[in-house]
Amino acid sequence: MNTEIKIRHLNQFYGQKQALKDVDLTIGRGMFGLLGRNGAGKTTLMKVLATLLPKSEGKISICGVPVESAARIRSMTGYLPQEFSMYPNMTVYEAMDYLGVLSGLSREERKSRIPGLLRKVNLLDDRKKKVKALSGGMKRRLGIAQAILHNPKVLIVDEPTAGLDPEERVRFRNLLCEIAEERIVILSTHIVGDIEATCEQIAVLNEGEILYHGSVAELTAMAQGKVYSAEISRKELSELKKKYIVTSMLTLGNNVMVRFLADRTPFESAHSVEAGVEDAYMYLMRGERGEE
Ligand SMILES: Nc1ncnc2c1ncn2[C@@H]1O[C@H](COP(=O)(O)OP(=O)(O)OP(=O)(O)O)[C@@H](O)[C@H]1O
Repeated sequence: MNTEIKIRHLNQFYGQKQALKDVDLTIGRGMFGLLGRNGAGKTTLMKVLATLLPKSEGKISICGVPVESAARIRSMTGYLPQEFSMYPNMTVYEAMDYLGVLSGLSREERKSRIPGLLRKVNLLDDRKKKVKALSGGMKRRLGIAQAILHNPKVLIVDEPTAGLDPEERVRFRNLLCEIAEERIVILSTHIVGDIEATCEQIAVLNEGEILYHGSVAELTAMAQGKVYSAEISRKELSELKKKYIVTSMLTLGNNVMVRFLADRTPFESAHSVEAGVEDAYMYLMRGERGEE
């Protein structure tokens, strides 16, 4: 069976503004991370895939179906938007049931699917709670349940962990991983940590262009030998920041332990350290900004 999204030469415009530039991507089964700053074009790409925005130029097919066949694509895709809200005065179960009616599921199908889905997203015990009484994390999980109610082959999730506490973030990521075992899950985020733990394949979008497409490991390898660590005084920090990109720092009394990017050994007390995904992402973006 063809479980693949193919995007070829996609250009997307909002009037004069070009939000996506010649995007080429092939996305297979499993978790796919779409990473980029705010405004990079992630939401635009997801909306085009979910048929919420008509494609301007290029070719897209999802599991062999052209994106122009909107009804067929919608029956195969689930979408959880960045700002998700639904029926605040209904209970969790009622909201799911109502959405099931809207998706054309029969009473029997709804009865057999909804309890299992609520269990999957850990909301079965909360099924009688009003939607408006749920926490942010619970609402996101309900959002996932509604997005996979019609058992889509593709799940598209936009910025899922914004505003979630660390425990909910991990729980949410694990849930997506589970769902990705049998589907394509596309996860868009500007938080590197969200994709690091979960996504095998990623793409980095910058100003509408694909800057990188490949595995997390390959991205990390690009920054090996370019990451240094040093303990410096707070005074020295501002000078260092002028010359190098600091990827993280830790305050140690009057001193600071900094991690930063440099093409060669910058000064004697700095030592080379193993690159992480965050460093590699900053390294990639640095190239784009044309900085030293
Ligand atoms: N309706 C619109 N009209 C005009 N320009 C738009 C519209 N929607 C988005 N844009 C512009 O298109 C570009 C890409 O926006 P998009 O929302 O896809 O980015 P994003 O990566 O999802 O960012 P964010 O994480 O902030 O949502 C931005 O420059 C944005 O200002």
